[in-house]
Amino acid sequence: KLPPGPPGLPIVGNLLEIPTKQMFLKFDEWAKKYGDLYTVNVAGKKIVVLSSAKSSGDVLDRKSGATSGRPRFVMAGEIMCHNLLYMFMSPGEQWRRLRRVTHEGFNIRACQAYYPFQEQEAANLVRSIMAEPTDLGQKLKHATAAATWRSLYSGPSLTEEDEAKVCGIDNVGETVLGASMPMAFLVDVIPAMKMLPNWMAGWKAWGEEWFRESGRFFHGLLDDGKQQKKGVEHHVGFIASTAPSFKKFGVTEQEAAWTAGGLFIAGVETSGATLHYFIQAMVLNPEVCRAAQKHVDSVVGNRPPTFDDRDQLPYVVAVVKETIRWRPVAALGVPHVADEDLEYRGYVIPKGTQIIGNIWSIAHDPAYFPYPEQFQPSRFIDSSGNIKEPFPNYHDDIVAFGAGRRVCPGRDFANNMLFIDMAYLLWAFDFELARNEMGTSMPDTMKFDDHGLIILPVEFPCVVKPRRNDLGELLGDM
Ligand code: HEM
Repeated sequence: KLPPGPPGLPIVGNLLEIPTKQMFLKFDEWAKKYGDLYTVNVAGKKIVVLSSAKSSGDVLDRKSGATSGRPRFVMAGEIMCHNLLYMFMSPGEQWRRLRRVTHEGFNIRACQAYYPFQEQEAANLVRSIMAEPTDLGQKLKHATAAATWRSLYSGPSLTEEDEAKVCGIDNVGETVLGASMPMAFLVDVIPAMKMLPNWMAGWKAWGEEWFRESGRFFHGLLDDGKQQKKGVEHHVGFIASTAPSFKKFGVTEQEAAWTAGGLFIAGVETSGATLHYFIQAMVLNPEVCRAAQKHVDSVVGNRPPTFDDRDQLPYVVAVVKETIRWRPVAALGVPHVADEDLEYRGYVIPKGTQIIGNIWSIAHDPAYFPYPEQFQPSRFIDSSGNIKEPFPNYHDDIVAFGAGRRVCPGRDFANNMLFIDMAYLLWAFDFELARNEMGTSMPDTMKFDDHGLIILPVEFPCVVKPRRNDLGELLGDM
C-alpha cells in the first residue's frame, strides 16, 4: 500500500542506484519520473519521498503530529552526543522542552536582540574581504560563525581566545554532521554493533571520547555565556537572556550546554554556504546584482545598511529568498519518521517509515518557479512591489527550512543574518567572473561539495572590487 517508486533489485532494492554524494540529484530525477510521492527501498528499509509543496505540506505540515519523528542516528546522535543534540532526538518530552527554550531565545521578536551582533559582523566581513579578497567561502563562514557565537554567548566582540573557540566549535560541528551521513559508520547500518565493547570497536571508543571532550567544551562556553551578561550596548545573547527559561522548563546544565552548542553547529555552515551561493548568483547574474545594488544605494546612499532599512528593501529580501530557493543547502532536509500508520492519497505509510521532504525538488518545481535554474528574485515580488508568497495554499514559502514541528528553529535568525550580510556585500562590492588567458572562467553551478546533510558550492574564482573609495571610513567603528 506504499506509494510506488523505482522498482530496484531483489533484496538490495534501490540501494545500488543511490549515490553516496549528491543524493538529492537522484531523488530529483526520480521525482520527475515517479511524481511528488514515491517510495525508495534501501535494502528493505522504505523511504517515502515528498517532492512537491502540496505533498510536503499535506504530510509534514498538516499531519505533523504523526510525522515529526527522526530515524536513529546511532553514531552521531547516540554514541557521539548521548542523545543531547535535539536535531537527532525523537519528539518526546525532552525534545519539546529544548525546542521551547530555543523558541524563547530565537523567536522573531527575540532575534531583534541580536541585530547589533549581526550588523557588526557584517561590517567585519566587509573589512576582511577588503583586506584580502580571497578565500571567500571561509570568510563568509567565519562571519556567520562570529555573529552566531556572539548571539549565543554574548561576547561584546571576538577576542583572539574566542576566535580559537569559534574554530573549535566549528570543527565539532563538521565532525558530528559528517558522522550523521548515511553509511558514514557501519553501526548505522547494523545498530546491534553498538553493543560491541570499546576494545573491539575503536570507532566507538573514539565517539565516546569525542562526547566527553565536546561536553567539556560546551560546558566551558555555557559558563562564559552566563558571565558575559552584557554584549553590545544593552544587548545580551541567548544564554544570558534565556537562563530564567532554562529553570522554568526544567532544562539541566548539560542540556543547556549542548542545546547552545547544537544551535551553533546547525546554524553556521548552513548560513555561510548560503552566502557563498549568493556570491555565485551575483557573479553569474550581473543584471540582478546591479538592480539590487541600485536598490540598496537608493535607500541607504553612502552609509552602511541597517535592519531598519529592511522594509524599504524588498528586492534584497527577494534576493535572500531566491538564494535559498535556488540553492537550498539542506537539499533533502533532515529525515522525518512516521510515528503512526498514515493514510495519504489512498496509500498507507506505516509507522516507522522514513519520510524525506525533498526540498531541492520543491524549490525547483517549474509549476511554481518557472525556469527554476534561473536566478530571478523578481519571482518573489508582486505587481505592487511587495514580497509575495509562492504557495499560499500549501506550504510556508521558505521550504529550505524544512516543515512541520521540526521546522528549523533558527530560520528567523538565519533570515536576518542573510539579509544584513547580503545588503552589506551589495553595498560594498562588485562581484565579477575571474578572467584567465582563455577568457572568463565560469563556475560549474551543478558541482557541489557534499557534506552530508549540507551541500556547499565548490570554491569558484571570482573578482571582488570595492564600490566605494572610502569604504573603511564609511564603516567607521561599526
Ligand atoms: C540558511 C540557513 C539554514 C537552513 C537552510 C536551515 C535548514 C534546516 C532544515 C532543512 C532543518 C530540518 C527541518 C526538518 O526536519 O524538517 C533544520 C533543522 C534545524 N536547524 Fe536549521 N537551517 C538554517 C539555519 C539555522 C540556524 C541559524 C540555526 C540556529 C541558530 C538552526 C538550527 C536548527 C536546529 C536546532 C534544527 C533541528 C530542529 C529539530 O530537529 O527539531 N538552523 N534547519
